[in-house]
Amino acid sequence: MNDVTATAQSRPGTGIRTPVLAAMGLGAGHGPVRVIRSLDLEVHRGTVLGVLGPNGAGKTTLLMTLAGLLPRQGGSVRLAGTELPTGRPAVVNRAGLVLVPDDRALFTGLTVRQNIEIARRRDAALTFDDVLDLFPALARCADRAVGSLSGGEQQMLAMARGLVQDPKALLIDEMSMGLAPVIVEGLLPIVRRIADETGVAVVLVEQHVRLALEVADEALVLVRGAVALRGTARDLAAAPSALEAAYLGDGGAGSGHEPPGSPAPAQRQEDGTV
Ligand SMILES: Nc1ncnc2c1ncn2[C@@H]1O[C@H](COP(=O)(O)OP(=O)(O)OP(=O)(O)O)[C@@H](O)[C@H]1O
Repeated sequence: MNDVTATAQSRPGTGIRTPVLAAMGLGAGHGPVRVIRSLDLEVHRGTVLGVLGPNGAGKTTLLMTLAGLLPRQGGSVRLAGTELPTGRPAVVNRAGLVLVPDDRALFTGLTVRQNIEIARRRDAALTFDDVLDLFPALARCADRAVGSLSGGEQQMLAMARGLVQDPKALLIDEMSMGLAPVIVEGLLPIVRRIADETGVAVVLVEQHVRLALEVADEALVLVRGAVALRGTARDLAAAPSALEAAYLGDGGAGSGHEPPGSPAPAQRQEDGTV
C-alpha cells in the first residue's frame, strides 16, 4: 500500500515534530449559540486522538468546525503547519482534512465500488485494491448496492471514502452510531490500522469510552464545550474514576453514553490532565 501522507514534518534544525492537525484557542458554535470557547488540540502523524464526552458536549460541533462546515468563532486551525480558512469546507477538504460524518453520507442506490470511485481523488495514493486490503469485508460486497449493506459495512465504506480523499487528517464522528457494541468492537481496530499503516492523523469522536481508549493514543473528555480531562489513552483508561467524575460533572447520569466508572481514585490535575 502506498503511503498517503507526507513524511513526518519537523521544524528545521529543532527536531520538534509539527503536529499534522493543530487547533489553538478554537471557538465554535451555532450562530449565537456558543458551544466551545477556547479549545487547543494537537494530533500527530499516525496517531489517534479520542474525543469523548456526554451528549451535547460539543463533539460534533468541534468536528464540523475543524472541517470548515461551521465558521470558527475564534482561534486558528493548522494542517501540516498551514493555516486553514474558516467556514470553507471544500478548501479544507482539498487541503487534506477529511470528515467522516456520523450519518455516513453514502449514495445508497450506488454500489460500494461506485461510492469509492466517486469519492476518490484522481491522484489519490490509495487505490480501490488498497482500500480492500484495509476493509476486506468490502471486497465481498463491492458490487452490491449500498442500501443493502449492514450498518457495520456501511461504516467501513464511509471510512474508505474518507481515505481515498487523500487525507492528512481524518475526523471520524461517532462511527458506532446505531451499531451493536460487538460490531463497534470489530470496527475500532481498523481505525488503529488506518493510523498505523497510512500515517493519517485521526480524531475519533466515540461514545464507547473503553473501546475508544483501546485504540487511541491520546484522548480528551469534552464537557459543556471545555476540556474536562485529557491525557494519554493509557493513563485515562487507568483512571476510570477521573473519567467518571468528568462525565458526572456534567450531570453525566442519564447522558446516554457508556458510564466509564470504577473504584480507582481520581487523579485529575487542574488543567484537566491525569
Ligand atoms: N444547529 C444547531 N443550532 C443550535 N444549537 C445546536 C445546533 N446543533 C447543536 N446545537 C447545540 O450545540 C451543543 C453541542 O452539540 P453537539 O451535537 O456538538 O454535541 P455532541 O457532543 O456531539 O453530542 P452527541 O454526543 O449527542 O452527538 C448542544 O447544546 C446542542 O444542542
